[in-house]
Amino acid sequence: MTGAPPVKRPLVLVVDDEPGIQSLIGETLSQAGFEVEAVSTGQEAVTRFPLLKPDLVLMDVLLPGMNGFAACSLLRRLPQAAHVPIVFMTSFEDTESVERAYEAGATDFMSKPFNPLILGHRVRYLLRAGAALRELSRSKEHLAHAQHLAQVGSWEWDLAKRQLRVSERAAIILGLSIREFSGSLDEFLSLAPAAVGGLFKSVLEGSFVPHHPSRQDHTLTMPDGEQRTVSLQARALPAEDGRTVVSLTGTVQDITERRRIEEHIHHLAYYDSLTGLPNRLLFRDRAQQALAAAKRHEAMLGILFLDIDRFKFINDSLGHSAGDALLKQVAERIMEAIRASDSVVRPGTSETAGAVARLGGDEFTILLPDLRQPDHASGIARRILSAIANPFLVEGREVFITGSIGISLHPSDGENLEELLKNADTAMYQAKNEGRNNYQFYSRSMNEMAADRLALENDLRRAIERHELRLHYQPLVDIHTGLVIGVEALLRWAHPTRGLLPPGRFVDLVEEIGLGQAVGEWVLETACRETAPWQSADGRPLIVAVNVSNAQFSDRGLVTRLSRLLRETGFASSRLELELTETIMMPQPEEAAAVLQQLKGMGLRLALDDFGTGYSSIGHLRTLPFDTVKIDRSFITEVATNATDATIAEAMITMAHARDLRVLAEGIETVPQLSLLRQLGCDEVQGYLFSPPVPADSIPPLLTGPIVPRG
Ligand SMILES: Nc1nc2c(ncn2[C@@H]2O[C@H](COP(=O)(O)O[C@H]3[C@@H](O)[C@H](n4cnc5c(=O)[nH]c(N)nc54)O[C@@H]3COP(=O)(O)O)[C@@H](O)[C@H]2O)c(=O)[nH]1
Repeated sequence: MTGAPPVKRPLVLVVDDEPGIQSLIGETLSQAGFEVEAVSTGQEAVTRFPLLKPDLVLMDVLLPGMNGFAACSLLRRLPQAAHVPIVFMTSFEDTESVERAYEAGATDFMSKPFNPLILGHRVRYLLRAGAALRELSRSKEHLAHAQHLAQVGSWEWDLAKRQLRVSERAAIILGLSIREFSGSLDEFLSLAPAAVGGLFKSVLEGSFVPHHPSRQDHTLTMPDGEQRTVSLQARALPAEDGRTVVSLTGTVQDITERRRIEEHIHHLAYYDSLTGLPNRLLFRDRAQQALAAAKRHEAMLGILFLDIDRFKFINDSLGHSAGDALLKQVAERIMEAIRASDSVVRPGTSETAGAVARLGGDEFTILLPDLRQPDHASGIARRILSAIANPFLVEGREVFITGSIGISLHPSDGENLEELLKNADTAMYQAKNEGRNNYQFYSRSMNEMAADRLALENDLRRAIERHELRLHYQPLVDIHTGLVIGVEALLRWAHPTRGLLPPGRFVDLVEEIGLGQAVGEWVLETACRETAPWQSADGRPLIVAVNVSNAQFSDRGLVTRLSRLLRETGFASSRLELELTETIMMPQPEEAAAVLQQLKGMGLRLALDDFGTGYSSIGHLRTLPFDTVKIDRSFITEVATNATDATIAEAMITMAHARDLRVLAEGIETVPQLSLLRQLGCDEVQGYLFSPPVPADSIPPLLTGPIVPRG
């Protein structure tokens, strides 16, 4: 049978050298339900205490050897005895003995001779009080631990006693040199650092209204220079009448870490992690405030919307980490460019924070809150454009970029932020349409253009599947024989309502909406398929020149795709000429040169298009594996009437020939142009004089013999 475990009876240790007293107490307490152990000396009590672990000690004062006071002092040093009640049994009741006993750590006194009838009750009461004290001490320990973890301390100001009590943790948080404080407010103020004193005073002053807790956060500089943010809370405790305040209590919390995390979260939410500039959210917030102020003061406000030209191409060809590094530098350049502007910087300060933001990708906005005239906005736009036009050094390479900026102004271009941003964006697109690297002020007609662009964009997305794309071909003519030796494939879009659109109307859009690869492949495939049967009049295979965009060129799959195309169509690689402009070399010259070598290795022909318009043409002629150089039409238009253009054309031809390259002149429209170019030694020509670009079925008749210049 198992029963409930026997209840453990509390153990009382009796320390008395008189055997009679020992047995009297023993009997009395045993009958009252206690276990009793007795020792005769203080030394014995100290030695046996750790083993016996009594719940209470009854101690005589006069003992042989060590007296009761000394034994009590020693017992109190034992960790097990710290909270055990020690009661002195004495016939001495003089104040000195009482004081000595309490100093030694006594819990209470009992007079000798004692009344056996109440001894048991007294001991029971003292045990209960001891248990309560132990519980209180445990709670205090828990509280101190919790306060330590939460970095919270407490304080209390008793108004009647004019006493301020500051807990140990609060003293630590406040940087006081004492462990805890209990004294007058003036004393506390003299001990505490000035900043802490000031903070306390102001919190106390504002806390006298019952039921209205007050709180102040303050950053204190600690004696070692550490910055600590402290939150001081106070609450008035009212008297029973509910109105008069009897004391103020409160907490002190070290919120340095919390503040740091809050600031970090705030930064993540409101700042762009790459550039450190405000993000869209913060920009909107600041712009709304600036707009409200502009409305209040009937002032002008401007928004600049900057987009980096062809950033996608740079990002794709240089890689994203280089793209990121470039954007960081762009952000710095913009900040530098606007720093000196009083349209951006508040008078008397150098603060530009918030004026510049990165909305995402390669888009930046600049807020001009207090614009005196529109000219100031265009001045800043010019400064930004010229700042970013200087070469950037990215991962050891020089990178050249340009930007397009749209400007909208309040009140003329919009009453609210959405309108102003949309219109600045529209103006930015207009700047792109105007050839990039410029700024445009918004005008109402731009909205129509923007709507038109959007409609065109939507139609373009379906143009391939709806079979609306076409290729036209323009003959490439041998200048000496007049025979058509090749054709250039030129893209057209047979738009269902707008008619046949030239590439100038849509090729940039093709790239921008990410259709560059798909359209490029369609052009290559169609050109190979449509021109496969064509031959020149002298039986030589006819060359087919196809324009390859920069984005297409920088795509890593180009070489593989071209090999597959040639394999699948059976088209001779020696007949396919890729027309590339010098700008393919801009972001990564070494990688571009390697791709050119690969293409050359496949047997393809390479033509350098728009020659003369780039930035380092001569260098490219010397080092890259081109077969043909196409002199840009801008040098040909006046070649027969302008001696300078003729000299330039001649120099280009001489240079190209020195490298064994063939030279083709574009845009021949007149016989004098043709004659002069023949005289200058040009090899091939292309232009309206012979034929404009025409549909595929119009080409075969032109291949039968020398082409006749049009009247
Ligand atoms: N990535 C691709 N780009 C392409 C493709 N097809 C064309 N393009 C690019 O569009 C540019 C404009 O082409 P287009 O409007 O077809 O103009 C060509 C000719 O029509 C024009 N030309 C030819 N001769 C004359 C002339 O005597 N006078 C005159 N005013 N214009 C003439 O020149 C354009 C051909 O130039 P080029 O390519 O430099 O040889 C075009 O430049 C391409 O960049 C495509 O499929 N993909």
